[in-house]
Amino acid sequence: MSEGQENLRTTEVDLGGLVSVLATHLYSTPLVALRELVQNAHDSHTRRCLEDPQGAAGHRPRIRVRADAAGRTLAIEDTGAGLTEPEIHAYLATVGTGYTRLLREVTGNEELIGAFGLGFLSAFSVAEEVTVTTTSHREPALGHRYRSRGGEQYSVEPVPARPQPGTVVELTLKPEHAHLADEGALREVLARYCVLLSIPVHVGDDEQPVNGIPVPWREPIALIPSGRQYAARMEFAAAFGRRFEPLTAFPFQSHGDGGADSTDAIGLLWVQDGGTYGSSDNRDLAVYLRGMLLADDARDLLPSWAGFIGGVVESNRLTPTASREDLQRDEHYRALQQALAEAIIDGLYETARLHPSAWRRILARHGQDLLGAALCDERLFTLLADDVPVPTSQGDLTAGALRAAGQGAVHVALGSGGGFEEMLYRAMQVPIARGDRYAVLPFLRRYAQLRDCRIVELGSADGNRELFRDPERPLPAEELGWLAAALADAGEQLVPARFEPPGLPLVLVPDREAELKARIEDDQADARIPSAALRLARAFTARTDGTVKARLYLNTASPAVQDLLRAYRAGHTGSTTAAALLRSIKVIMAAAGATGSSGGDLGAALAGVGTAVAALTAPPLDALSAGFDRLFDDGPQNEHEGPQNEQGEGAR
Ligand SMILES: Nc1ncnc2c1ncn2[C@@H]1O[C@H](COP(=O)(O)OP(=O)(O)OP(=O)(O)O)[C@@H](O)[C@H]1O
Repeated sequence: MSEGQENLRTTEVDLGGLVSVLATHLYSTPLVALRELVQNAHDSHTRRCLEDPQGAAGHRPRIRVRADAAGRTLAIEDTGAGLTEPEIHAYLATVGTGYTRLLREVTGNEELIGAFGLGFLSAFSVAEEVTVTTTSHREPALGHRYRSRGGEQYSVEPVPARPQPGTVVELTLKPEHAHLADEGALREVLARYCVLLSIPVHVGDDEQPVNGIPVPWREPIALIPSGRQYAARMEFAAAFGRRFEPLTAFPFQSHGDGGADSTDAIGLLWVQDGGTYGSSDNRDLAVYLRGMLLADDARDLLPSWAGFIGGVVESNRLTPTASREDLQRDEHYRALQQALAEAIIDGLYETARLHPSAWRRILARHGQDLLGAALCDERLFTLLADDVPVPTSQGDLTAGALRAAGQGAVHVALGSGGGFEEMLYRAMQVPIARGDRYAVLPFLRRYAQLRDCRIVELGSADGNRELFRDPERPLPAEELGWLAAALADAGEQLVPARFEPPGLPLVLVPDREAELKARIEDDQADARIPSAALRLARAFTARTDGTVKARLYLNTASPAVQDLLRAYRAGHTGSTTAAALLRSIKVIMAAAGATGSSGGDLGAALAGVGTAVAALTAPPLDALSAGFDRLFDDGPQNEHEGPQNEQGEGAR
């Protein structure tokens, strides 16, 4: 005996406390009790097949769940192995020990579900009293009734044998769980819990079991005609999904390390139509272990970009928590995550190739999400680059169509639309992609890079250069300085340029990169943008310093601007008034919404028009005043005639 062992004491167990904690706190929902009892019934059938194959062959296995709302009772009845009296004491009434695990260890049978010897306790979380009436296949002439309130103490008494071996577990529900005694609700819950169980589960007197739909991956593939395989998958997805219609469904199988002969996980994945969605993350994955629902919402197993995917997976490699409502995050979990992402991409490829009409519906329904998904995975990008619709000023177009209509360049507006630059392109019939929409800009940048095509980003300095050509002759720095001081407000950069129409003397174009930067950088709460795409967007906006809020393009081809410069060079006193008038026009146009908002004050600008008109119309009328009437005359037909001819027009 080693030193100190004589001091060893046995840990005391407060059985009452333990039972109460396990029964009340182990599970997150009272429905789990139902699952545990159905699972026990199922295991009991498997046990019977193993121990009494002949007897089992002589009857149809069946589990029936009945509810009596008036009596507040629920009963789960099976035609399985039943229990002898010693088994009731040793297994049913011993916390932490069950026969099922022993049986699995001895026989290696993987259909047996029970493992912990705890599940039965969950009955006490919903029931005031539990009775178990059972007849073992080993002693078909005997019957026993176990009865307990609370699980801490129980009694067993002899009763007449059941007509055939099996067990019925009856629960007298606590008042707060009375709603469980509703057969309609039971059908719905059990359809999900039991969909993969091989033994039919019936509710009430129903002839049809709740788990009657064929499970596509369980059917021997050779027996399903190839034309039916896709239909069988779609039927399963439609029955399981409930909330939506599946657009396509594809099989899932992961071989793990064992190579093609072993299967770690198997199931079905599908694309949901999403017509009734309130959010874009509708990942919906149910995970089953040995046929029993383990995790109803295992969305974290799906990639974050796959908000439109639903599925069912069964795996014997995952390890459940003791409550069997969640999975241990171990290496099998991570391997499954990886395998699922690959399977979704494979499935989308398969859909594009084999089911073109489904593929078109997926693109139309999930275009925005797919744009973002394409950015998260190279293979997805390759699949989607030419097919996925991009929102544009002319409706949804593929990047290829956008490029063709833009004479080899894709045009994208960085702002929220309606800006001056966009207006001009619309006049030229060039579609503009909506760069403010989720993932559009990074997607088109990637597209342009990989497909070697030009991208014109309207609102950026580079993009604007396409619209606003350089002036014929650069303006002297001194004149530029005067113009900037006279026309530009804070945050605006004056840019001399030539653009259409010449009747427009100047236009203010907000810097969309600065706008985008502001939006992306404080858009923490936008849960719609998957983090990978947001990181990309932020990496881009970090390059923009954001100090230039807008560019003020001054049209050197405009007669009004030419007259202004001529007057300034001649030292004409009217040039300051004329410049003030142009500045007012700029602010008013910006406020009217065509060009976004200016840093200028609208009230002061409106007053400025009056001041300028008063100054220009005050006698003597000089040559310049006539020139300014043209400011309001837009249109290329307004030929520039030179100051010497303008005296007469000024009197108009
Ligand atoms: N309907 C039933 N028919 C026959 N035996 C049953 C039935 N329900 C329970 N048992 C017996 O009681 C034991 C304990 O059941 P319990 O649900 O507590 O644990 P388990 O099913 O073995 O494991 P787990 O906690 O993982 O569910 C089972 O192993 C089984 O031997």
